[in-house]
Amino acid sequence: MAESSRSVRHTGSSVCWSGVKVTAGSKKNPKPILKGAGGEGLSGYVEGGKFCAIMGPSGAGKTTLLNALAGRRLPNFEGTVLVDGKEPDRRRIAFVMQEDVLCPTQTPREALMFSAGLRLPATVSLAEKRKLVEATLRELKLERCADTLVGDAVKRGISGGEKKRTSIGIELVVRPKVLFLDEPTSGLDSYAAYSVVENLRQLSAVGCTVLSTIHQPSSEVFGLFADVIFLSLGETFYSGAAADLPSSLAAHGLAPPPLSNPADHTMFLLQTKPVEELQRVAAELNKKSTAAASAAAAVDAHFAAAGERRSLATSLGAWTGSAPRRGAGILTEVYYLARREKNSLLRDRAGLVAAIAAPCCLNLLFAGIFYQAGDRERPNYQVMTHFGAISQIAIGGMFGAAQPLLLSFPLEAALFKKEYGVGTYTATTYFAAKTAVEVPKSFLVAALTWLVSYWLIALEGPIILYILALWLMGFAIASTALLLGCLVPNVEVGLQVSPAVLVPQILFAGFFIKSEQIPPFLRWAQYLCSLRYGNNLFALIAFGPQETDSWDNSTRAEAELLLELNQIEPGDWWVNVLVLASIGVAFRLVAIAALSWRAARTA
Ligand SMILES: Nc1ncnc2c1ncn2[C@@H]1O[C@H](COP(=O)(O)OP(=O)(O)OP(=O)(O)O)[C@@H](O)[C@H]1O
Repeated sequence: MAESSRSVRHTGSSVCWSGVKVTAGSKKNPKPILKGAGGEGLSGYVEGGKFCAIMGPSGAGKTTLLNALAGRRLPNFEGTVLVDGKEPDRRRIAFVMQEDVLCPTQTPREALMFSAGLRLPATVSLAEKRKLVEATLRELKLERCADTLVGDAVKRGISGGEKKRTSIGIELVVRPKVLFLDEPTSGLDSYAAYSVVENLRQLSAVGCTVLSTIHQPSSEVFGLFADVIFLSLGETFYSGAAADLPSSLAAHGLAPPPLSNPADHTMFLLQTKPVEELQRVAAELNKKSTAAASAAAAVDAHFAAAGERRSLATSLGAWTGSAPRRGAGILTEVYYLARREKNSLLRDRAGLVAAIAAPCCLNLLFAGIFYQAGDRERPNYQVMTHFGAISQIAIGGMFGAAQPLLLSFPLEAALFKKEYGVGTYTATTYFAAKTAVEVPKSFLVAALTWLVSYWLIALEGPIILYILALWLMGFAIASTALLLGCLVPNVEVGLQVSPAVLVPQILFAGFFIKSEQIPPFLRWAQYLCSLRYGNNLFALIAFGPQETDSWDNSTRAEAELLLELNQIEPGDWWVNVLVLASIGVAFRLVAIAALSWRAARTA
């Protein structure tokens, strides 16, 4: 059988859990979130290929249980979770978060192909990956919007239901054995919610076990669940077949009124009946439930087979800590990421126009203010004004290179965290792809900067040298901005701290104070300031010794004095190049380490 068709019709895995307890708060003041009856933890069992909904009032612990079963990071976890009677393998488990974290400039087809291309093993051919993507688009009824951009709050794209189905498709395309979803219907209208849940039911029918938290399902939606688990205050109230819920409640005098929605009725009971009564009924219901018994049997069998005498309070750390293995090689990761980065750049028309228009307009303004400032034949020519013109362009170039990148990572942080967390790529390949797109873009910006200003200011010296110097300085500044972007928690903090990083660059560049006048305990900071070295290079191109020096003696003397005052050694142009290249590479490497560390802590 072909790999793709074999993968489409796969067998779901059973999921069982026993003694699951989650506690938040401090050791002194613990706050039990999942505790189970009598503090023994939660137990349950979902048969392979079943669709199980987890319900309960707000704060009952639904998301916490889902996270515990899916092996996601939790404050303090105890218990055992087995998939097919074995320790879970993260590669065969998928998790769809409540919020749709998608790339706004990708289409659903591209988003699914990105996931398949990077997460499926290299042994699955490209043609088979494409087949899987098309099959998943069909399964989720996404064909009609497959080539429409996802969009965001600014630029509208596909609908909320389509976004949710795209999020599901991204996970489903890697053909997991178990699919966990947190509130997949939240924010959707009743029909969109029904169609998402109907898709999930169909998935379970072809063999993918589905466990999902659900808020307020309509009667139609409730009818699609095979099993339901109702939680109340961190304990299981009911766990069993959805169809048996009304009769089970009726056996305890809590029958739903005729034609009412059993889910609404149960939720009402859980929020209105006294806790003691609910606990008594739950104890009776759970006695009859086969789920806990099946879970205990499966867990016993697992430990017996492994020849281990472990208690049920086994930490999940062994598998929550292990990162899922990546499917693709480094080059494939860089290729997919760079292609997405390039598309994001080109498809965000407003951003692209701003990226080109802003440096053109700004530098035209500078060139207007410093019009012909470099023309030594002018009667009012002054070396300081000439120097001021090129320094101003350096300062503008610094802000232009830093600002977009300073915001880029905090804006993409959620997408990075989600994709990194499931092993789609590494921080290194993410940065390599960003660099591959940023470097030609910043060359274009550097070229435009000088093309609009060089002749208006009447500069001398090869324009290509000015462009290359600005490009190199932009690379170093961009690395500083990327590092800062990786360290700040969000865009607001990034904007707040950016002056603290950019303004000192102006001070250390020597415009207002010479470096020897700066107290020694702060002087080292100049070596981290790219603006200083970029501006040194501009000054050397403008005022350094020329092969055919047509300068008159007094202007030449003034230029030499300016270089001396700014401690720019004419023969040391290579030092400036080296420092800029080193800042560019070193800061980017530190940014990769910072990003990997942060992502590993929160994945
Ligand atoms: N890390 C945490 N630290 C402290 N309390 C937490 C933590 N995580 C969850 N809680 C608390 O545990 C309880 C259960 O949270 P959980 O998110 O699982 O509830 P839920 O049933 O999914 O609720 P909702 O339907 O409102 O999303 C809540 O009272 C919540 O405030």
